[in-house]
Amino acid sequence: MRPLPERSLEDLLLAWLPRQRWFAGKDRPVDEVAVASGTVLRDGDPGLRHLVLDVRQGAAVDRYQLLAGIRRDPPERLRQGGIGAVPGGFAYDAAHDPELTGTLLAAMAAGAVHGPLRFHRAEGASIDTGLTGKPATGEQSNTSLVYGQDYICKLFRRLAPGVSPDLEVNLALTGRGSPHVPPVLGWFELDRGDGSPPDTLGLMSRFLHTATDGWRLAVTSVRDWFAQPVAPRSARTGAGLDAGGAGGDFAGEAERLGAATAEVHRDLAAAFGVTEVGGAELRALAAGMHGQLAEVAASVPELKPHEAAIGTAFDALARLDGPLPFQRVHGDYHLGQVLRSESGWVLLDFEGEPARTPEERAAPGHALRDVAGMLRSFEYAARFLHADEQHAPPGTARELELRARAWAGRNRRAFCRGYAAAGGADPDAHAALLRALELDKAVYEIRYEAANRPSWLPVPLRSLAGPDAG
Ligand SMILES: Nc1ncnc2c1ncn2[C@@H]1O[C@H](COP(=O)(O)OP(=O)(O)O)[C@@H](O)[C@H]1O
Ligand SMILES: O=P(O)(O)O[C@H]1O[C@H](CO)[C@@H](O[C@H]2O[C@H](CO)[C@@H](O)[C@H](O)[C@H]2O)[C@H](O)[C@H]1O
Repeated sequence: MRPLPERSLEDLLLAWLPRQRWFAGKDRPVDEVAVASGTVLRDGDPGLRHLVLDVRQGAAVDRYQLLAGIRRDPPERLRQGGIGAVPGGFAYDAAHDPELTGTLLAAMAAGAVHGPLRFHRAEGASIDTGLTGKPATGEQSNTSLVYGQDYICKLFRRLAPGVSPDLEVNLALTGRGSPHVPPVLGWFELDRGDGSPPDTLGLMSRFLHTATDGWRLAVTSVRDWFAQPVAPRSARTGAGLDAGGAGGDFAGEAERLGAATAEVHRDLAAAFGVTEVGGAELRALAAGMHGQLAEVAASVPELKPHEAAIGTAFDALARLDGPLPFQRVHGDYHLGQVLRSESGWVLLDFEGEPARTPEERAAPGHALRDVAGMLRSFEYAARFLHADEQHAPPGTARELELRARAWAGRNRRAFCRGYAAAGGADPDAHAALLRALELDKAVYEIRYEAANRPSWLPVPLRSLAGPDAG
């Protein structure tokens, strides 16, 4: 094969970055890529460079992390999708090179320092450095390397300044012996050398290789429910529809998930503290919700018909007086963020909503915000099969909606029961707050789907419409 002409790495990255699943700025052209920090983690062939990239798109500059492997003659597997020929060889994403991913393990085990990079092993953790890591499959905003059946190391791709809430919360919960997070084993970070807190680059936890995520379990139950025959009158009117009759009932799991959520909230309150808020803060919260609603309704016309009813729910929140306890919460809680392991439910990914600023992500909120997130997720699971008309189960739109409501209602009640029984705030006693939080999440989801997965937009929209909507 003829050698490729060598180009600067920055030039090659201009074209390569937008093709990566984890690149968050695909909707705008990349104007410039500059290496903000480059560290040699391994010399020789293959070589490994750790890169922090400043990526300019118009006026905005975002930071990304890349581990670049460099080989003189890479196998075809690494050349495919690789970055290109650079001085010294061919550059590619080292996450795909098992010969290089072990370097991170060794560095964390040793607590190594390489230039501005600081590697840490969690207190009491032992790390087997003989394992090699492969990227996890599946949709992700970051890249996770799975090491055998033992460890999973998340490489944060778009970097936020400072300590990641995911690391901060997981360390606090691991430290309290919580059974509801995978124990943290190590992490690494960039020290900018200016006295500011280090920027988190990676987080390694125990890999729960036999666990299944909540979305998959819930959707299996929804499929069973839609496959189950029901009396024609119940199908038409909704009267007597009992989603508990389905073989794969999820309500027991939903109740246990509610209890696990309350236990995590209790530990988060103990670790990070609780602030009492009053009417002024609740009015400010409601004003923020109104702001997001106006923005999203202006860009997604399908939201318009629901705008007034949603606004009324936010007004009801603004009329509450408090005091109400605000605390650290998960912030982006849904069925895809929980795993059912053999010992119970485990929560993942405490980074908060990707669109929020780092300050917003760590800001205290009412614990029912997470409850609202999970209740929305039940609404999603109940409807995502039939939002896609081509693959919808049989039945009229009204019948499908009535069935979706029966499934979501049963699991919502079970989750709330489990949450309150384990000491969480009783969702029934905070109806106005919970309704506002749920609708705020629905508005966020409508924006998220319109921007990221337009074919999913009908899912959150359908849950806002009644069974008689077209
Ligand atoms: N400790 C773990 N054990 C097993 N699987 C995990 C673990 N941590 C993450 N995963 C899997 O990786 C996926 C992505 O993890 P997550 O932390 O949510 O990354 P991202 O922030 O990129 O979305 C999860 O949905 C889950 O399926
Ligand atoms: O990437 P993250 O997991 O941090 O979260 C973002 O993407 C989620 C979708 O992957 C999105 O969640 C929405 O879709 C889920 C089904 O795929 C559903 O269970 C959630 O309830 C719904 O909000 C999440 O909102 C977004 O922040």
